[in-house]
Order: sequence, then C-alpha cells, then structure tokens
Amino acid sequence: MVGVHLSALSTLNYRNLAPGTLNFPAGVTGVYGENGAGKTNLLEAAYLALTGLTDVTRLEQLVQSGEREAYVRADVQQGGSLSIQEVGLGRGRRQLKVDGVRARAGDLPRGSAVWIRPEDSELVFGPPAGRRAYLDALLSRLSARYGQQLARYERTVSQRNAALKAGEDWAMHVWDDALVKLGTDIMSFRRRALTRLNELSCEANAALGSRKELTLTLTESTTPETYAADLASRRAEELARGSTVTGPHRDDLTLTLGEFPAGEYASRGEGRTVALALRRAELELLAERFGERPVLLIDDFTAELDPGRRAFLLNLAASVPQAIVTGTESVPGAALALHANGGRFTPEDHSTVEGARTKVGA
Ligand SMILES: Nc1ncnc2c1ncn2[C@@H]1O[C@H](COP(=O)(O)OP(=O)(O)OP(=O)(O)O)[C@@H](O)[C@H]1O
Repeated sequence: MVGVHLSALSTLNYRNLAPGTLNFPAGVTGVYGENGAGKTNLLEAAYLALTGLTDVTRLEQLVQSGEREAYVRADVQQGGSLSIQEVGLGRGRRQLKVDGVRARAGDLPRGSAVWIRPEDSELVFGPPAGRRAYLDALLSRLSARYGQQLARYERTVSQRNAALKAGEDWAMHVWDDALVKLGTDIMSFRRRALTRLNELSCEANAALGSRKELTLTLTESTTPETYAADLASRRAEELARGSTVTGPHRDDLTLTLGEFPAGEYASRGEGRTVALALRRAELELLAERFGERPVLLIDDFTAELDPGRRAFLLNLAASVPQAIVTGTESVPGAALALHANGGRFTPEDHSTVEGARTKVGA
C-alpha cells in the first residue's frame, strides 16, 4: 500500500525548535539526542502540520517563550499530489492554510499521521475521558460526519447544562429532543466502528506477544433505544446537579485483558502493550479507510524497556512507507539519522540526504 509522505517540515518560533526546514526521506528517520533536546517537540510540530490537530489546550504553550506567534509548515505528498499545509499559532488562535487557502481542521486530509508516545499508557490506566478522546478523535478522522455530530452534541450538552443550572424544567423537552437525535447517531456510529477496532486491537495485542486476549467494549450510560426514557427518568437528579449525566459523553471504552479490566488489573508492561495495540489499530483503520498508510511518528522508542515491545515498534516503523522515530540512542536501520541538540537537528551522515536542513523560505 502507498503511503502519505512528509517531504519537508518547516518551523518558526515553535517551542524550543530552531527555525528552519528539515527534509525527510522515505523509510525511517531516526532522531536521537539527550533529554530536552526537542525530539518530542519535532514530532508534535510534524503531527500538527500534517493533521491540524493538537491536544494542547493553551496554544500559546506551543509558541517559543518571548515570541508572540509560531508557524509550522508541512510539504505533504498524498493521493499522488503535493500540498503545502501551514499552521499559524498565536494566543488562543490557530490558523490553517492548504496550498495558500484558508482552511478548517476538517479540510485537512484526515488519515495523514499516527503518533505513538510513552504517555499512551494513560489510555489504559487513566480515566474514561482519555479513552473517549481516543475513540472520538479516531472516529472523527474516519468520518467527518461523526466529528460534526459530536461537536453539535457537545454544544447541546453544555447549553442543556446551562438550562439545568437555571432550573428551566419547562425547556427540557427541546434540549432532550436534540440530545437524543445527536446522541443516538453517536452511539450507533461507535457501535459500528467498534467491531473492526476490536478485531485490529486484539490482533495487534497478540502480535505484541500478549497471551491474554484483549477485548474492547463500550460501557454505555444509556442505549439508542432507551435514551429518551432514561433522560426523562433522571430529570429531577439532573436538575439538582445542574448537569447532564446520561449520554455518550459519559460512556467508556472498556479494555478487558483476559478476564479483567486492564486499567485495574494489568501490569504496567501489559498496559503498555494494550496502548501500543490501540495505536497500531488506529494506523490500520486509517490506512483501510483512506487507502494510504499514514506517516508514523514514534516518540522515544528507548522508553520501551521490554525488548519485545521495542522490536515491535521498530518493526512497525520499518513496515510503513515513512516513519520518524525518536530516542535517546540512535535508531537501528534508519535511512536518515538526525542528531538533536538544543532544538537543532543535524544529519549524522551528510551524504545520506543533501541539505537536510535549510533556512525557512530558502
Ligand atoms: N514554548 C516553549 N518555548 C521554549 N522552550 C520550550 C517551550 N515549550 C517547551 N520548551 C522546551 O523544549 C525542551 C525540549 O522538550 P522536548 O520534550 O521536545 O524534549 P525531548 O528531546 O523530547 O526530551 P525527552 O527525551 O526528555 O523526552 C524542554 O526543555 C522545554 O523546556
């Protein structure tokens, strides 16, 4: 299968990264350097420029301290053509452009990158909100309609919460109608998508050497069939609490390993394996949906102390058309090795890729 190709990444005033452009070859680019060298920042910038997405809520954190604005640009080959994706960042502001034309996040190609990070273990051991965010982010990328319905649903929940806080019992039937329609759509979509996500995660977990079977299920606070009745039956409680307690915004993606919930019973290593399985499933689902393999970004493969999981990560990187892998030691089998130091990235072997770094705009 062909893949998305990030041919160049340019940054200006992005966190601690020195301004400039890095050119990336096909295959694996290994980025190694000490802690704090800017390796994660590089992957974060690449993910943002490729997808328009970031999970940082205060965008000014992404802007180099002392500066007011930052900029990232990806030159991306996808679907047989080259496009230039630009992101401008300021205080609370993110402006996207594709080929020079203003765009919204939904206009960017949705299957262009997958990012695997050490903190993915939180998907297993953290609260339900993290797993919901994983599922919602993935489904929004698989279906633009899902993303739109989810945004409408979330707006409706917060408006309904305001009405509940104001004790507007008389207005509830209007909010309930809207909530049931949108929430039912979301639950149905999640149920449909879960079948394939479960298969792929289970396969990946086994490929990682786990002897316990991984099963993904939805723990729902209501069902499409009973949503309206459940809202009505909890009306008094919701008015007292001033918040909506029933609906897909309260659901959990339950991860069961063997017989037990992974979050409560899995060892740290088993949980890490489950998190990797979820990311590998994300990669496969996006590739199936868009017919191209995403660019794979792997942050700190050296954080993986287990040799099996380390090998799995490196094999995964080698199996996709393009991957960027960071670590505190050099990455075996890389087509290009970059040494990270103080936000600068220097090709280890200058003959590998000519001019891997040039000045922005040069
Ligand atoms: N907005 C910002 N302005 C300037 N520097 C920043 C900004 N945000 C983060 N940094 C700095 O960027 C540095 C590099 O962080 P990064 O997480 O990329 O390092 P790393 O190479 O991935 O390290 P590790 O191996 O420990 O994960 C940190 O020292 C941090 O203080």
